Amino acid sequence: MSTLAVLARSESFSALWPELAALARAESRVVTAAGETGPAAELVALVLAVAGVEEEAEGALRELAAAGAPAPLVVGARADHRLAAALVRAGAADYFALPGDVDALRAEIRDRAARRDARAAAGRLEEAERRAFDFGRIIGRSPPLRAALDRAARIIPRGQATVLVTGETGTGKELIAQAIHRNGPRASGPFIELNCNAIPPTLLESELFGHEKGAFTDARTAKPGLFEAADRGTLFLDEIGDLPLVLQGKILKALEEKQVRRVGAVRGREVDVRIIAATHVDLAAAVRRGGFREDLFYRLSVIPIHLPPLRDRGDDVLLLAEHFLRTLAAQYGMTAPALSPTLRRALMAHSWPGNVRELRNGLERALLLADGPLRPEDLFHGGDPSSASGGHRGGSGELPFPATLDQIERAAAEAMLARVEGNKSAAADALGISRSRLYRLLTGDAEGVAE
Ligand SMILES: Nc1ncnc2c1ncn2[C@@H]1O[C@H](COP(=O)(O)OP(=O)(O)OP(=O)(O)O)[C@@H](O)[C@H]1O
Repeated sequence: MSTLAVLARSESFSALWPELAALARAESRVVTAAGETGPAAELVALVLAVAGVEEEAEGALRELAAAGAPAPLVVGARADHRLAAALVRAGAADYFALPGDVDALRAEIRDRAARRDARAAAGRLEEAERRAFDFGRIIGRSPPLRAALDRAARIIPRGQATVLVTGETGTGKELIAQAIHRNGPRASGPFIELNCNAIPPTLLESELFGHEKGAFTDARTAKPGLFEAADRGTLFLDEIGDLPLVLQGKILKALEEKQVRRVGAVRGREVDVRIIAATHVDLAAAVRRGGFREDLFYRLSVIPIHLPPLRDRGDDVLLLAEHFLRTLAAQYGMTAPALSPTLRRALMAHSWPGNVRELRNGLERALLLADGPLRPEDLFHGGDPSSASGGHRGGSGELPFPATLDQIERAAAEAMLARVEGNKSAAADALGISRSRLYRLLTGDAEGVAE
């Protein structure tokens, strides 16, 4: 809100009110010397409407300057350069004596209004670009996805709130965590990610909380943990359901006390971190089984966001497919192929157990392997274990259910080999594995399969 401060009202200034008021915008308040004063930081012009209030004006200007407020214009009736100099010294941006300076005052008011509008427009544009950039990367307009994004948008400004993102694998849990971070008050801080099941439980504590030199045999130097690294930013804990119980307690303590203690340290260190946790398992069920602490579950799930599986997002699958084909084709310097009606039907019918990741990877493979228009079989039978497992709705499914990983991998290898007409080098390349691993997969020699 902008404010016009008037040290006394006078009819002789009435002609200028509309312009001053326009400068201060519709919500401006006119305050008098005797009455209340508006928020100092937003004062636009100080009007000395009667003689004898100059000293009061100087005092007000000094107060404004001391409060770090932008310098206001001062308008009065005395054409006196000494008064003007005194007011500017006290903190006025300029002094205009009416009626002589009326044109100059009008020009100044117009300039200021134009500058302010340009600033506001630039700010709006920047804001819009920032939002478009981050949320724009999340493709889809189906109601269940929109509901998740609306919820995320509401909690974005609340930079302290803990968020729990749930959803099947590949539904975009990390993507939404990044969007929450980038659009929120912590955007200038770090976004640190930890996949809780990617690190052996014995190393997790030191990874999260750090350690002091000599805390254990290998601790030759002190090392800060990820909590400290994420200070003033966001710590994204993926697969939080896999966190050992003892560490769950330590995370809860860190959240409550806003402090972490490195392994081997005597004292805690303050940290200011927003936790976004993600899981594809039903944490409430894990709590009931005793595998997850109830208190941490409640603490994390203050604001739960559920990302729907891709099969429940209707046409989003087509929007996503078009988006990925465009971006992947650009990446490989190719022309993006159009989606044929047959392929569209197949995309809509598939059950997408690997969700958006499966779609993206399938399209990438199909784009690289297809030598003409994309066909459903390029997408679904190209060696992706999740699609080879009979994920196509209504598909016959050559594998038993449930299949072992070995069976799935072997089926994927066979499908790829058939696709490339028995060329083992091409099949191994397309699968991203060595020829020897392909042989082992095909002969079922599981022993040496891991490389
Ligand atoms: N709505 C979407 N729009 C565009 N890209 C998406 C969308 N959802 C997911 N993706 C992309 O799909 C891939 C998988 O997403 P992400 O890693 O965020 O999923 P996740 O749920 O965290 O997976 P996991 O549970 O396996 O860790 C990423 O490449 C991501 O950019």
